[in-house]
Amino acid sequence: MGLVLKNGRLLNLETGELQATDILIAGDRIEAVAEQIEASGHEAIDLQGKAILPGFLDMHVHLRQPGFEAKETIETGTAAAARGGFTTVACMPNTRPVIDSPELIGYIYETTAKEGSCTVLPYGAITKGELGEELTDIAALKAAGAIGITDDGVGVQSSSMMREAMRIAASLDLPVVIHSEDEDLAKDGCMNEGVVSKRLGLPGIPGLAESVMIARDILLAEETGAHLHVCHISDAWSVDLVRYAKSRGLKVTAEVTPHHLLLTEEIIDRTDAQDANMKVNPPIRTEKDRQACLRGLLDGTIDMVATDHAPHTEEEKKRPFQTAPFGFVGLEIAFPLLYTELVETGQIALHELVKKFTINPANVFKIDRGVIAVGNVADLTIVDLEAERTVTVEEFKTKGRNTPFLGKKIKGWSVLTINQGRITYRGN
Ligand SMILES: NC(=O)N[C@@H](CC(=O)O)C(=O)O
Ligand SMILES: [Zn+2]
Repeated sequence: MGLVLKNGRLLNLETGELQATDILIAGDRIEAVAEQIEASGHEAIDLQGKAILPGFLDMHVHLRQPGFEAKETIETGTAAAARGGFTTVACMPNTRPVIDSPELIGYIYETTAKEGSCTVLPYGAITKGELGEELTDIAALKAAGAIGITDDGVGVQSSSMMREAMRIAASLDLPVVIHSEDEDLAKDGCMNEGVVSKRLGLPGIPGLAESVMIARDILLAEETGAHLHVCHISDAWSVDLVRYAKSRGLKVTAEVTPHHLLLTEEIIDRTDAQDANMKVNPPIRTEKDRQACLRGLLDGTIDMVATDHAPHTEEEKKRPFQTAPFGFVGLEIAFPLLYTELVETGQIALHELVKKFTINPANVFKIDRGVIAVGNVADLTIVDLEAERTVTVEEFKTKGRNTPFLGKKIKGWSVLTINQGRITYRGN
């Protein structure tokens, strides 16, 4: 017995059309896609005209396990992913211990098999303990199933170490995923360096702290032939640098978060400066930077949206602004936020936005997902494009509460998510 999804509207990623469609799922695969499929003998769900999209992929998620289970676990983080329409997430290695060995890569796969609600693809660290002192065994990480290397959370300060990591990664055809931050320029900053930080008397992180490192790593990527993937791009110069790298034909790709597409540094001005729920790294920057990120997304310079889902405990986020940890949760609201703010306002077409969550990350990271077709893995999400709902923490599956979007009314919520043929989320 299979599962038939009746009366959906399948989004055509080429034309943007929504076409009346039924889908039959058998085991972990899509068995049939047609206008009418006979439901007898199968379990059937009536989709009532809702949109059928490929399951989303998020290449930047902090699941916090092992070591920081008070913030999140693989179980709660992947449940949040499923609620957000995600069927694949890539998890960051800044855990305790840091995911810097083949054994720890194995631990992520094993724990996901037992407790996960989506596919989890782990990154391995570039340096042992993310300390920036000694390279990991990159070949062994890849052999264990790491899908890329990154020291996310911190930048690799040593240029010679990054050069060597890229040489090795290039020989292994493994993406080098960079958190671009010059620690010397970023120093003790807690928000964007600019008019607002000056007005509030808070130490700032200049956009340059990001863009100088991106410039360095583009040069190193050209020399070594490595695939460079730029995380959470936030600054106008950074977008220009990635555009330039692409124009040279380099293997350079980039992601942007919903918060860098939608917010400006004024969120810290308008709210209590002590509210660390507004604190994230890289910081939310100026309207000029926001516009540059949006333009980059629209013109293809930025390949994909990634949430940088970074849960912290309420206690940690209640600390004074300067000492509280950086990070926002994002998995459960990323798509509806951008659907509401960018698609409904006519700034991007629905199918173009959906590509940034599906086929683009799949292609960049060579993951066999992101397309609904017969024979493919049954990873999909059903989205209600009409119903408006408010962002409330009570509904969160994540342990995190740290988002600046609380109370916002948004549309485009997933109502059913299926990962490898299995229902991983069902809402209303
Ligand atoms: N983005 C954040 O503000 N925080 C991330 C680290 C990171 O992605 O750089 C975290 O691990 O908390
Ligand atoms: Zn980062």
